[in-house]
Amino acid sequence: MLKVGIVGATGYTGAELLRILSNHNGVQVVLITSRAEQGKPVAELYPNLRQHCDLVFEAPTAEKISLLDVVFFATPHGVAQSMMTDIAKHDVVVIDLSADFRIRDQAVWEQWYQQPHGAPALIKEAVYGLPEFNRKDIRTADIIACPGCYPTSVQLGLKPLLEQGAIELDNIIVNAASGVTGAGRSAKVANLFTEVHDSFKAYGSTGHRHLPEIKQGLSDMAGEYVDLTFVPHLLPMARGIHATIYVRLTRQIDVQKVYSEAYADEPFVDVLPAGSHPETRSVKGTNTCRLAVNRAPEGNTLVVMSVIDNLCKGAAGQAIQCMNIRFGLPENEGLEAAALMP
Ligand SMILES: NC(=O)C1=CN([C@@H]2O[C@H](COP(=O)(O)OP(=O)(O)OC[C@H]3O[C@@H](n4cnc5c(N)ncnc54)[C@H](OP(=O)(O)O)[C@@H]3O)[C@@H](O)[C@H]2O)C=CC1
Ligand SMILES: CC(=O)N[C@@H](CCC(=O)OP(=O)(O)O)C(=O)O
Repeated sequence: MLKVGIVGATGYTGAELLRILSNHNGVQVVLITSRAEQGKPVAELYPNLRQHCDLVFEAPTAEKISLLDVVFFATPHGVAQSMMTDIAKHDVVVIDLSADFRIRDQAVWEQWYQQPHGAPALIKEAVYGLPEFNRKDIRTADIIACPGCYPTSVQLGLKPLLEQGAIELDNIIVNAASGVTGAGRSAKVANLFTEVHDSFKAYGSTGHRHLPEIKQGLSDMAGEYVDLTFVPHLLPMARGIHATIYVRLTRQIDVQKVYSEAYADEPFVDVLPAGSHPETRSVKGTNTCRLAVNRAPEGNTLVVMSVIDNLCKGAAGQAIQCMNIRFGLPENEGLEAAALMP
């Protein structure tokens, strides 16, 4: 049994890690942290975890983390960096859900996150945790940088086309909409029920911090620089991301065949038949990315639709998939449940 800890277990992705790990046969969660809720049992904050987890929140210290086999950082950016130098001395695999080690270029990270990087020497040690692209490198990584939620939906949506070299690389438009849990659990007026309910809006159209991460990932897939327009939106629901991606074909290909073959062996990517429209509720609480690709009438524009649960395939589920790969466990351990519908 792997000894696992979660730093930031009162947050939405931390609680999702706990929910999934409570049904995982290869691990024992022994440490959950929160600075604000020290001493409180989990179920006081998350009654869904009653009878599944009887741990209490503890203060996060490098000393406690050093005794683990695996630590998940489900913390705001900057936190994992600040503790990493101490932790890296020990034999602990770090799986970071934050943006701290996702971007390889330190200057780009500092420009978008507006602070100096706290552990620059470790950036090159980190492996980007998108199994469908990087599975082999994840097997030996000691620092796994899990992708952001929007980047997961967009990269999985475009990977087959980029690997085929079949689209214009400077003519990609992404409209993506997220549920409100994407913004985390800390209180903000903009995320109150009365502010988001019964409304729909774009944000970050002049530059969102997931843009450089998406560009880096798509460029890795294409083998050359990829540009895109990325506009996130806020949807008045708790979980889910729906990315609608518009691309222009440069040559004629059998798109459905390309997608079906590219993901034939992927346990967590489901390609729907041509003409379908995936729904966010069909992946709620699951680690699945559900995709459909349709051709717009009379032209060379393709519309790719990609849905994920931002807390699961977009965060905690993908982090656990990476842990399973890293430790040679069945990749789907703990991650097999179907979505709750209706
Ligand atoms: N929400 C989502 O859909 C996704 C989130 N992410 C990323 O995952 C990370 C966690 O997100 P989310 O769960 O939404 O965040 P939340 O705001 O919901 O939770 C943050 C957690 O981190 C803890 N924390 C905050 N500051 C510190 C600190 N300095 N030291 C130790 N612990 C700290 C908090 O507890 P306390 O303050 O009590 O210690 C809390 O448990 C973020 O980096 C986020 O960007 C990635 C993909 C999707
Ligand atoms: C709805 C909402 O606010 N979503 C968040 C998603 C970003 C996120 O989760 O941050 P990282 O993945 O980079 O850590 C946002 O747009 O800031």
